[in-house]
Amino acid sequence: MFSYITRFFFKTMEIPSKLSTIKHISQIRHYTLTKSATNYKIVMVRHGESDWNRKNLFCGWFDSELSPKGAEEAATAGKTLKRGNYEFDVAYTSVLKRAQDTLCIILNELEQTDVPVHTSWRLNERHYGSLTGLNKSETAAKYGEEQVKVWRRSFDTPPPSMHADHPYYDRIVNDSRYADGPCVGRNFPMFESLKLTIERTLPYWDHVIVPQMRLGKRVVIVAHGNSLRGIVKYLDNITDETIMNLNLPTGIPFEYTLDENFKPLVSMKFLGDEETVKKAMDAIAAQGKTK
Ligand SMILES: O=C(O)[C@H](O)COP(=O)(O)O
Repeated sequence: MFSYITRFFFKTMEIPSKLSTIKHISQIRHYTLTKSATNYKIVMVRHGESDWNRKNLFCGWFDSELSPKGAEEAATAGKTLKRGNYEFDVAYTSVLKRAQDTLCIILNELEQTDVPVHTSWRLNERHYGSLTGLNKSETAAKYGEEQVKVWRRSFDTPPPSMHADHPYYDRIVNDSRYADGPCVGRNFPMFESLKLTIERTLPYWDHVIVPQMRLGKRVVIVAHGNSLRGIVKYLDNITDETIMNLNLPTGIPFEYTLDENFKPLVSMKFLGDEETVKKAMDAIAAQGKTK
């Protein structure tokens, strides 16, 4: 187990910087006691590999199934959490099958299938606009790897918009799961940058997930590469430039420990060995290469 953020972003953690200003031992004891009383832990997981991940297609709001490998990754995630004696009171996921199925497999492995599950489109993958359904390597060959990196990883440059003549437009827009929102013509996305993804994910974090943690509920979120990158960027205050280099692996849980203000005490601690996580991250980054 290791903290990705600490290791790779060399983030200054809160406790050491605060401790350096504490002069008396009594102050340290008070600090430690109040801190330990108000820590919150949360586990997040990107869904296992989907069929469209396997085919290296831009997926976004298209509802791809888990691949057999993705189902195995989810089972491994569940077993890892079981070995670590994790228990959850509530789970959050997107409306997309690949995330819901990953969560279901994890809860089965944990023998915690009675955990209440809440779903929201606000945790969906970012909407990949007109790139949806295109092969990432072929797109890199056509437009260049740099352009594809900008579309995949830049903070505020969105992919081109999806229009009504796009092969997946009807299927996505008329999906009954969106009957209660978002609304076409108002807040139903036709493309999303990471910035736009954060704008719809963060209200759910702030107004739904954080209040449950405040009540002492042990929370697991199973979502997507970019909805989770948005939450991580916010929690760790990662710059728009640095976030470009964060590629979340499929199916490997990571944990945050947060203080009473929901600021990280321990960031992004992956429940997996460092080498495996690094290889999986590099493989995600490489999806945008011409090969
Ligand atoms: O929507 C997709 O294609 C993937 O789930 C995430 O893709 P990315 O790693 O290219 O952002």
